[in-house]
Amino acid sequence: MFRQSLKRCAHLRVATAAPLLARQNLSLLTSTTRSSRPTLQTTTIKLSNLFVRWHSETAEASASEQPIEDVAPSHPTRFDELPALGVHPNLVKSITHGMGYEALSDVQSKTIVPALNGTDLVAQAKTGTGKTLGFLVPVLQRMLQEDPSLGTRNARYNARADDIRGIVLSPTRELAEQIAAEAEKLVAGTGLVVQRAVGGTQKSRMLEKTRRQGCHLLVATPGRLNDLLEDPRSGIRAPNLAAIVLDEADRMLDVGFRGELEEIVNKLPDVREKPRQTLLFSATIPKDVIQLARQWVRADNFDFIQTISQGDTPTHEKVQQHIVPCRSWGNVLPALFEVIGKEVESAQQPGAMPFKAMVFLPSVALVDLVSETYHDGFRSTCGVPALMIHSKLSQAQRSKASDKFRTMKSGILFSSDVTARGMDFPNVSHVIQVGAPPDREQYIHRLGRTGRQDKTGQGWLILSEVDIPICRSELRGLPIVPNREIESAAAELATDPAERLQIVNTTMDVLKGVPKSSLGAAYMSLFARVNRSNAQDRVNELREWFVDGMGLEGTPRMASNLAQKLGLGKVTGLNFGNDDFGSGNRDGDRRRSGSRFGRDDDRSFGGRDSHRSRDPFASLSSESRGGGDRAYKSYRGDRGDRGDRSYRGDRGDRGDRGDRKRDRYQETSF
Ligand SMILES: Nc1ncnc2c1ncn2[C@@H]1O[C@H](COP(=O)(O)OP(=O)(O)OP(=O)(O)O)[C@@H](O)[C@H]1O
Repeated sequence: MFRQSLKRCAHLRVATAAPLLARQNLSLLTSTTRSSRPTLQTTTIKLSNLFVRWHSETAEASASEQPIEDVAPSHPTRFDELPALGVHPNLVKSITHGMGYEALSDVQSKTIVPALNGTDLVAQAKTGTGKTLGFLVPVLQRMLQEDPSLGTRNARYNARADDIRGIVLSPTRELAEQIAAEAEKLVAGTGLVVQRAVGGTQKSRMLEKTRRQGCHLLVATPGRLNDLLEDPRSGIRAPNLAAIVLDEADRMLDVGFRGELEEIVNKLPDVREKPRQTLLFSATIPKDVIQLARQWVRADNFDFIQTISQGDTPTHEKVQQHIVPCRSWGNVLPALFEVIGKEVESAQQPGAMPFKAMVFLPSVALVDLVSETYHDGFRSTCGVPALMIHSKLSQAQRSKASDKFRTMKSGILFSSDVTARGMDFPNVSHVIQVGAPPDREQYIHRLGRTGRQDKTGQGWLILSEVDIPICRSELRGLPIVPNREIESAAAELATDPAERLQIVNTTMDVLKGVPKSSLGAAYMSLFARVNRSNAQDRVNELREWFVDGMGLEGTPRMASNLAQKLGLGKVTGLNFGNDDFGSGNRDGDRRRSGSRFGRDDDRSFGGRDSHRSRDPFASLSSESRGGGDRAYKSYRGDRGDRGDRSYRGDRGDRGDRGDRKRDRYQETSF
């Protein structure tokens, strides 16, 4: 009884004194709770630093404030507990009334308090578990804390384009749009203004809107942000920048974005003059990325929040994972259409989820080809509408496809990796991956488009035998179960069409009818991930697909210098010569350059000077889950909004496979 009333008193006291109290005491609360009540899943790295913080800040906190710990939990479980932590009621109202959420997810519960306190975070949590709110809430709240006048809507009239206080960076345009939409819902009752800066949209229109409305939080893709910051006439400035978030942090720190990030950082205020918080969030944080993260966070003020417990897989148990091994590449597309047909049928059973599938393909060319084949050969019998999305479409086409798929009850989205990360399409029942995924992380992110929040889902991986060894190694330990019920996966192609499976015939007939340039581009793109050990097998199986499967005279001609470039110099059976399919270089040149660790520049997020001799990252890498060391860093699919692509990346980057053997993942079951 006494304890209850003490709680009530403290509650009132904290609510009225917030946000000041919250700022002063959050370190105390987090530190105290962590040291006295360690949780199984949260990893706190810098115990010594916590100890220091605990001592200095507890000294300032009076003894009478101790009961606050009882009411302002370091791991809140309900959003209505957030005001006690100093979170503005208008922000909380948007969540509880506007979005209708009551309980915090695990990652939100564990990240919001330290992030509110200004601590830099590296946070890993499974896909679809609410990481977006996990970083948006503290970033927005800290803006309100710094300038309480922004708490009411009227403050919007004073917002300026040169007053950006927070930046969220995302690897793809669609994800940036999605994050901005979520942020707009959150700030609905406040004076905070959110703007988006994404490639493929009219820069002038964005600038006009931002000058008119102002901006506190900018959600951007790196290319467009860089462009805006380097344009002296844009008026986009961030002298008060207090936070930067890298969503899909492992992807953002990948070589493809690193140069651009460095350029951005160089145009932002010097952290020595204007300190800022950095939040890195992702469902996958491979060990090599942890090494990169050290340049981004303040070594003396960061936490690694790990919500995936040791021994757990980074995928969801509620998502069944099947693999369909196909005898050859020519069997892969018929197997895909057979899986779709069967699953559409199962979805018609009473109580089943409507069939809503995302089909990920290894290249833009294959997205085009498969989408066309589905429409010409299977759409009418399946009865399920389909859309496609990839980076070679205009932004208007991409947005249209994405918006439409979002609202579809049942449908298929044939996609490149532009939608692999972060996209929150509701009620996706199936994720079907065709061909070897670029790496373990991308497999996990693609799979994570289904089974979000409390939903269930199914994952299918359809592979040619040639790709099995690489996948077996990369997907080690994931609960993927072989499925041998797909007849077309095993069908011989060199059989009289009268004897072949109907689904194989239909696929081959339609493929034969598509423009030769599409076939040629798809053919070239399938050399993206070959290596010395499987190049010959790939050439052979593609030849079988073209000749035995489609009845064509041969495979597309390939210029010998391209074959050399692709490492195919020693294989036999290639058709050398000038491109006779008009395939061009559809997927472009994706070779990437740049140092793995970027520039050693003091301006980049604290720089090296801030690193203490005690290395808090050393223990961090042992806490990352599901990544392992990435053996295959070169990627040539359509992974995001990058410019150059090639059929092959840098083969030198294939890494140390010895390390991979040492990780804890058991053997895969396929
Ligand atoms: N506390 C909550 N209660 C209920 N739903 C929530 C909550 N937090 C977030 N959501 C919803 O859950 C869905 C997934 O959230 P979100 O997209 O942030 O996940 P994520 O962890 O970032 O996923 P990914 O790793 O794929 O990027 C969204 O529809 C979001 O609005």
